[in-house]
Amino acid sequence: MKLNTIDYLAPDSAERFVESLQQTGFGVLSNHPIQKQLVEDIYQEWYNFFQSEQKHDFLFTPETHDGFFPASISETAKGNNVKDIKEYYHVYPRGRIPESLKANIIAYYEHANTLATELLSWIEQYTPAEVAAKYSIPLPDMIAKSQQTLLRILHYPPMKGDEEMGAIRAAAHEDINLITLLPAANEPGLQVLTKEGEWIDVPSDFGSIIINIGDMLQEASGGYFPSTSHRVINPEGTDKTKSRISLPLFLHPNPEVVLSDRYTADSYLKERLRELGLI
Ligand SMILES: O=C(O)CCC(=O)C(=O)O
Ligand SMILES: [Fe+2]
Repeated sequence: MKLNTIDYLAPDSAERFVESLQQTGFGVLSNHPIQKQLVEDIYQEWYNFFQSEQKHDFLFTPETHDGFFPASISETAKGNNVKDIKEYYHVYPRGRIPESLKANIIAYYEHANTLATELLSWIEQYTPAEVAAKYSIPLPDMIAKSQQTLLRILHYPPMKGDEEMGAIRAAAHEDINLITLLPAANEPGLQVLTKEGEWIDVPSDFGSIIINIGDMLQEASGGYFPSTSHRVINPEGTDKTKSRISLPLFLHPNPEVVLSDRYTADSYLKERLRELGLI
């Protein structure tokens, strides 16, 4: 299996994109409307932020989950016992954002939300009728004006050689939310697990955008769209000295949205956060 990049502007892009999501849990788009320059500026200015001491003034709070998460408390993927090699910052529009970084990151948050809404309408349009009948409301409406959508700026530091045995930049996991939008990072490393049980590279040409299905859409579609395992592997050779920055936007439905007979978005999220020991 191979992941093909789909041209957003091609006449059949919506259909091919949804087919890729259904087959692999992932879809990669080129020629999409998000400006490369904005993403590049964000990578540069947040790299500088992670290099500065200022980040410690924005330490996350367990109540609101916005702010800076240092490597020492960084995530351990579900079912793993070694921490990932990463630090990150959680942006919610209502949350704390360093003043000088606000304009670009909020502009990105808004543009990426707009694109996500369009892509959810593509997904809705190409969902078979018997599956779409399970959606409690149209998919784009699930995220409309949602305060739950989270933008994470990740910094994977250069490898120092003293990392914990078995630790990688991001251990295999699935995303909890509806869908995730992720501009190709400034360095490779993202891999997805195929149905055949093989790890393959996600195309990482700078300027393309990667979309993946999260557990909530898998739940809402009765398993039609798979929430696929993915991971970020450690760099080798000269790339070891390089930082990697990435920018996933986790689209979360409004809390009261019904996902299935078993869950609302809120009850689903709480169950998962409890499993991870985060609440
Ligand atoms: O850094 C990446 O490319 C992916 C990050 C990721 O999968 C996550 O934070 O959930
Ligand atoms: Fe992920």
